[in-house]
Amino acid sequence: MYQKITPPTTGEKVTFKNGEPIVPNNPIIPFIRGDGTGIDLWPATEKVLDAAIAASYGGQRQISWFKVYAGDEACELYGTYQYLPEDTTTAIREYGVAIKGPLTTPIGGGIRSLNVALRQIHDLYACVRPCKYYTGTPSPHKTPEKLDVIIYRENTEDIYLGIEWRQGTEIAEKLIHFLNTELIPATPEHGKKQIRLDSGIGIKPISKTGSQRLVRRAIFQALRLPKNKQMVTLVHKGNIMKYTEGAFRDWGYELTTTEFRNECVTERESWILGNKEKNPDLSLEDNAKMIEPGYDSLTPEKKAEICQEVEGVLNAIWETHGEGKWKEKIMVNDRIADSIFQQIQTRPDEYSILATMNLNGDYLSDAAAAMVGGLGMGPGANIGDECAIFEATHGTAPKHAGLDRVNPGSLILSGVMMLEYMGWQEAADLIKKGLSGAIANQEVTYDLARLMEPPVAPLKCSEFADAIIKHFDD
Ligand SMILES: NC(=O)C1=CN([C@@H]2O[C@H](COP(=O)(O)OP(=O)(O)OC[C@H]3O[C@@H](n4cnc5c(N)ncnc54)[C@H](OP(=O)(O)O)[C@@H]3O)[C@@H](O)[C@H]2O)C=CC1
Ligand SMILES: O=C(O)CCC(=O)C(=O)O
Ligand SMILES: [Mg+2]
Repeated sequence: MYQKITPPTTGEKVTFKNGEPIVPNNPIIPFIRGDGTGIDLWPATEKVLDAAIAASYGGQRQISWFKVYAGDEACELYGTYQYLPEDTTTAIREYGVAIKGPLTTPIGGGIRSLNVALRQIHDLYACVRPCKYYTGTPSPHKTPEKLDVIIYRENTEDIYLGIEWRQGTEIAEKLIHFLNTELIPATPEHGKKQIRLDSGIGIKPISKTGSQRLVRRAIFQALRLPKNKQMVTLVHKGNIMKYTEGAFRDWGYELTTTEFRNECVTERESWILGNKEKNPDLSLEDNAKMIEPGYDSLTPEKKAEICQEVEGVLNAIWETHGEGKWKEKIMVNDRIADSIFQQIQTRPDEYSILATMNLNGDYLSDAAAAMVGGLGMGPGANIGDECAIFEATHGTAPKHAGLDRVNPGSLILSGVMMLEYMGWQEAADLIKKGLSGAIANQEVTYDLARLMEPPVAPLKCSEFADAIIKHFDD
């Protein structure tokens, strides 16, 4: 079955039922070491995960690690340009749950991202990146403890589908000509717009299917959170990209008000209900004026539309959501992407789950991680219905590679997410305890050490792993 790898002789496969993993006590878990700092991060992570599992289950549970290859290491074993061998994708498909270090992607040419390829090949449509503060972690932000968000990023489409054409190629020129002469003139709203002939072209597909399955997962996650965190914010740039990013928002709301009608309320619905609760005699039009700034200067048609919206909401959900019942539901709202970058800094505690498209989520997850201590503390998971791959938010950080200095917290916490996904909560909790203990004791790697006041001497990557294990016993 495999060309150059051999699965461990002991252990069993993780299987899936209705999108949930069924995990044996001795699962075989494929891992990719990763390029760059992967060489430092992986051994530290494996050591901490194994120690926590041993301490929590006394031999009743253990992972049989299965080394598989991608990136530079794969080329060394499989030959030139064999960045993602079939052995690797077969093993991940076969064993269901995997973990990986970062992989390099060249800029402006060369191979397409292996990280993105793995997500697309295995249809891992939800990239889940929690950004949560661990007490004592130094942060550039004044109140980092107020940020506790989980980014749910669509992981398979958007510009990451990689359908683009380089400037000057025959197809790019043909496409521009076709757009300029046929499609743009045939679309009145585009007027006399033209694409410059020396442009590169990229395609940004955002589907209803991809958007709704991501938002569905985000809402299911919200249902598992404490009441005060049951919020989902749809992040988009729909004012500018109306039919891709704007559609993402609309499809999110459509799902909210159909599949999750009983569990959710939208922010706009909550205003309509709240206005009527404060003033039961409020007319439909006065309610419409209160939810729509600038109502008075709208066209009669638009005014009628908003009045209809108010009436529709009251007719549809006053019984089930009115008289304050909506306050017990999951709040679904939306924010424009640029605004959410400032909102998480100025009003961090007002957000919980941020559901995003691929590119926005990529940007936002690095920014949010920075607020709670940096990329060294940013874990992540790529989740599908029959497979999951856990990996940190950051990349290969090449300038630090092989120096045993980067923070393995990000990959270790990705391992914690994996343990939680597997239902091994005791081991996950033990690692979080050890990590918190090490940070509180100022035993940290360079990235956190330099932010501490006064700065402390940094531990090596491997020493930080040992410190986490030591603090299991706190
Ligand atoms: N999923 C993946 O595998 C990803 C891969 N990549 C790829 O990684 C490569 C390098 O990308 P680059 O733009 O440098 O971004 P990186 O995320 O690799 O690194 C940027 C900076 O973040 C900080 N950092 C990253 N990881 C850690 C860590 N574990 N501990 C402490 N600090 C850390 C370092 O900052 P400082 O030096 O200031 O301390 C580092 O220089 C590219 O090829 C990119 O495509 C990028 C993102 C994700
Ligand atoms: O694949 C890459 O090189 C970058 C991916 C990335 O930045 C991410 O997934 O956050
Ligand atoms: Mg990124």
